Amino acid sequence: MAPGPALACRALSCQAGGRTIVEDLTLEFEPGERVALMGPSGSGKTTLLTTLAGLLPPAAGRVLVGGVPLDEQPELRAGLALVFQSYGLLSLLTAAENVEVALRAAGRPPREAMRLAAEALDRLRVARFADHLVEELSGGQQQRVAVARALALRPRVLLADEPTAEQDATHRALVLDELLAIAARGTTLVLATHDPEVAERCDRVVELRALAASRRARRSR
Ligand SMILES: Nc1ncnc2c1ncn2[C@@H]1O[C@H](COP(=O)(O)OP(=O)(O)OP(=O)(O)O)[C@@H](O)[C@H]1O
Repeated sequence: MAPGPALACRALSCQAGGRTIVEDLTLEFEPGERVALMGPSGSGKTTLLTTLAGLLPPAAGRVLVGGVPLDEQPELRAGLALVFQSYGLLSLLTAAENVEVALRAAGRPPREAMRLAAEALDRLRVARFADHLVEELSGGQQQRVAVARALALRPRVLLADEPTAEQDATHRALVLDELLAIAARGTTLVLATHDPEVAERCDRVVELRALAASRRARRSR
């Protein structure tokens, strides 16, 4: 395995819609570390996670996976999974197919993909919806399918955007337990959240400030 933190960004700037959202950000995430990414609405958590996942190219700076720049080895993206805030499921596929498709794309043979998908859906208590089209599921159920899909991939780094936001108290605890458990197997976990209880269960909090506030802080250093 390449040396260095599991995931890092150096002097990273991100733009969305032609506007700079995140500027000159340097962070490191160790293997197995559980990090809560917090900050006010609009501070750029989603934009940052999408960039760290390699789905949005940085406006400046770099993302490194195991010390290797992602732009030099784009195949390293295969070790990164993102749970999207709006789930990112294929609505005309069933819950099981959504998880299986991701596993197949990651190179798992069909039978193994079916087994791993069934296991993950069971753990997230959506097994009874395995054969339902995603569009038939509630928001909370869809979110658990999206979490199941990311967990089934056993990624090196799992990035999740407010993964408990749609859950009731029971399912919030379940989702959080399942996410935190994967870190014990070495996966780095970065959870964007507004929930102080989620943050409390992580090893560390990274606070993202709105751009104007972060510029003021840099000037006063
Ligand atoms: N595609 C886009 N086009 C234009 N502006 C965008 C786009 N994506 C994000 N933004 C803007 O970037 C800023 C940061 O958005 P982002 O969703 O990353 O924040 P966030 O911290 O995740 O917010 P929340 O906590 O509400 O989910 C916001 O001002 C938003 O309007």
